[in-house]
Amino acid sequence: MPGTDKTDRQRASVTDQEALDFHSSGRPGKLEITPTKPMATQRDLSLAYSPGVAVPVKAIAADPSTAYDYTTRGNMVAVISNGTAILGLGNLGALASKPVMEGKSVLFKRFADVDSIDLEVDTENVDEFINCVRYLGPSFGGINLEDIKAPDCFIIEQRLRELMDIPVFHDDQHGTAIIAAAGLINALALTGRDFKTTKLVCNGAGAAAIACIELIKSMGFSPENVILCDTKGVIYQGREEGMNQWKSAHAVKTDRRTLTEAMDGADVVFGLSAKGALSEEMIRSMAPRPIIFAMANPDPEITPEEVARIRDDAIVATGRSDYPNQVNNVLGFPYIFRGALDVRASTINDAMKIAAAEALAHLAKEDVPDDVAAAYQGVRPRFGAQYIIPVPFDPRLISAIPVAVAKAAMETGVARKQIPDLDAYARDLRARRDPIASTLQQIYARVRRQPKRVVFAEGEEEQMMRAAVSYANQQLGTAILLGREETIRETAERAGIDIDRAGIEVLNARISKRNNVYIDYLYARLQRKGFLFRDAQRLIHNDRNHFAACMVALGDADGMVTGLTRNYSTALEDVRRCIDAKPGHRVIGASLALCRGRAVLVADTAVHDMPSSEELADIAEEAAGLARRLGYEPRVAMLAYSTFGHPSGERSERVREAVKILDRRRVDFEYDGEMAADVALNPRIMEQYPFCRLSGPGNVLVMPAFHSAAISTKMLQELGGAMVIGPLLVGLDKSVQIVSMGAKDSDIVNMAALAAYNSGV
Ligand SMILES: NC(=O)C1=CN([C@@H]2O[C@H](COP(=O)(O)OP(=O)(O)OC[C@H]3O[C@@H](n4cnc5c(N)ncnc54)[C@H](OP(=O)(O)O)[C@@H]3O)[C@@H](O)[C@H]2O)C=CC1
Ligand SMILES: CC(=O)C(=O)O
Ligand SMILES: [Mg+2]
Repeated sequence: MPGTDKTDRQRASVTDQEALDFHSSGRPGKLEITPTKPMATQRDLSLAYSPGVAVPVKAIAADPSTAYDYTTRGNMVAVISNGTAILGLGNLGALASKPVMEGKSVLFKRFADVDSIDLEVDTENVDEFINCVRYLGPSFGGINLEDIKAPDCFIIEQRLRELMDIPVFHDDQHGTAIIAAAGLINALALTGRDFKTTKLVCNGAGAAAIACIELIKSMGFSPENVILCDTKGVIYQGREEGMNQWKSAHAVKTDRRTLTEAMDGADVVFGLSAKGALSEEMIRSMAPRPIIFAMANPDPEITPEEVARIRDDAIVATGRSDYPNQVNNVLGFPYIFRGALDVRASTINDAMKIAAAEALAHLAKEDVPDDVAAAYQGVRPRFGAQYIIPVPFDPRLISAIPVAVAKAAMETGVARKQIPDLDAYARDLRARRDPIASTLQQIYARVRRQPKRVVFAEGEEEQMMRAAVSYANQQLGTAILLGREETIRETAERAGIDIDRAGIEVLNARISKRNNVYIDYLYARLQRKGFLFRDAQRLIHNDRNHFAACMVALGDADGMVTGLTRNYSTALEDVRRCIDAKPGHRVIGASLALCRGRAVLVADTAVHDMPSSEELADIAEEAAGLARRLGYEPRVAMLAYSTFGHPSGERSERVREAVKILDRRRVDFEYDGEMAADVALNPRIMEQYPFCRLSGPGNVLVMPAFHSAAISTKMLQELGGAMVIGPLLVGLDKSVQIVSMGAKDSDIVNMAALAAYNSGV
């Protein structure tokens, strides 16, 4: 791929091919539109379309504010670009910007439940662009302008703000400025500096840079202490080359002419320019305890590793998620628009921006509670040089920032709707938290922190190799590909997979030095189960599941993933010959279904065919334990076709008995049943049973039997569009995960990450 050098590839957490596959797999792109109303009957059609639709039409014509009640407008933001400054990649045109704009739209939805659509406008003419956008006003509750080059973006945003009565917000300007200001507030506090006397150099004088320095000046920075640089060097008073009115407004009186000269003795540097623009020499010349925000995307002006080579007293932030301190506008735009939309704000003003920056800065200083620690790999980050700003997956952002923004909007008179009870608003916001984002993110993040050796038992398979590469690339640990080295290399070469990279080991079971140890171990376990020594030898020499499971059993690997070429129960049988249940535990399978903003664990989806009451109680305990490990507080619903005794029947009786067993065991999680699935999942239906002990909808669903578990998860997947991960094996003494036959590489890497996540737990 053009522009990708070796250093990029070594650092990249994803390969170019993975990025292309991610975008092209299934339905191309990252978005689809789903109706919110049924459209199944003649009546639905009459209501949604003609004649029923005429009624809201007339209502809106009579009172335009009712558009917020009858249409998507109140929760809909357009992400609009012409592709003239795509990230730090430059002017690559409107069409090429679409992946970024789709990405921003997805982030709106994932992080703040704001519906969003991307619009790419194919013109570099400022007037044409403005006209195109201004007439789209009725469609949206807000306009997020993105990746439009300076100085055009200043003119476009200013004119659209005047012309439109909804928030128009150029994310690269204000989103970036808000996040950078939040990080700076904290970095200054940590280094004992104040706004007035700190000396800052900003490299880049485009959209993001100008907005950042305007915001920090409005927060107290002295103009004479801020030096702006662009491709021509320092922007000094009197300079003529490459100037415009926005740069001129920040020109300073100085003899310094180059970035190198400007950086000498600086306290802070903001990089909002391009990859590699800051040199080690420049960083070396900065003041003690320098603050370095290298924010260019996807590659920063200087990397944290490069800084660390020459200084150990710096606070470093980048725009990337794979380093500490991600200063990126993703921390802002979803939540700022959430707050603005909820009060139907006519604009996003300075007070709202400063409120967002302060809320963000404040959050990093707060203690990290239990349910939030999960987003930080299970560790509690302490406010300090490595943690000046929350991570994008911090679940507190959704309640903290919109509340601050909405409050500021109301106080400054730009809100067209009042929120009288901000505490209740914060509670509602918390309920919008997207579990998909947090669950998988949390798993990956923790494994990255404590990387593990995972053996990919079917190492000769192409999907396994791809998954192994992805595992290693994402810095989850070492992926061990088990198989004949020659075959692995041939397949890899044919498929264009580069396995000669750090983090990948190839292991040939036939010639491994550990074979005899594994054979003795296996024979000791199986000799009284009808196996001869010869059988143990054959299993270790010829069967990769047995070999891999012994590696895990004897500590040569932390976890194992298999199942691609063998059915689930056979693979499980292979594994169980080598690994027992954890003492006091029962092995079960649980599937994690992520659907429409909700996450539920369904169990047992793998092991017990027709569980007894005792087994159902065990399944509930194992599944509740898994839920906790995944960061949820379990509310276990013991499902049946009946609810609390009606209608009665033998299967329901078993479930009812299981609930009594859990009562006797005095387990430390919420559970109740038996109940039907709609009672468990729908709070309004649950209300009909006021004695029900669940404090909210069930998030762990224990199924009465394997068939109902398997059928319901598959239906969820096929009809409900759920993402189903698993079945995850729970309760084994060592960490093994079995994928379904023919699984995709992305499924395999999720399971490998889960195997790593569960190891040693
Ligand atoms: N972390 C974050 O959240 C965000 C990061 N960014 C990053 O900031 C950068 C700029 O984006 P944006 O402001 O939208 O783009 P613009 O096109 O509006 O501005 C780019 C600016 O960078 C300057 N520049 C480019 N290369 C160099 C260099 N080697 N040395 C000095 N100056 C340079 C240009 O100088 P000149 O004026 O002379 O052409 C111009 O002033 C991008 O890398 C982008 O990814 C942007 C938004 C958010
Ligand atoms: C993050 C972002 O918006 C950018 O780099 O352009
Ligand atoms: Mg951008």
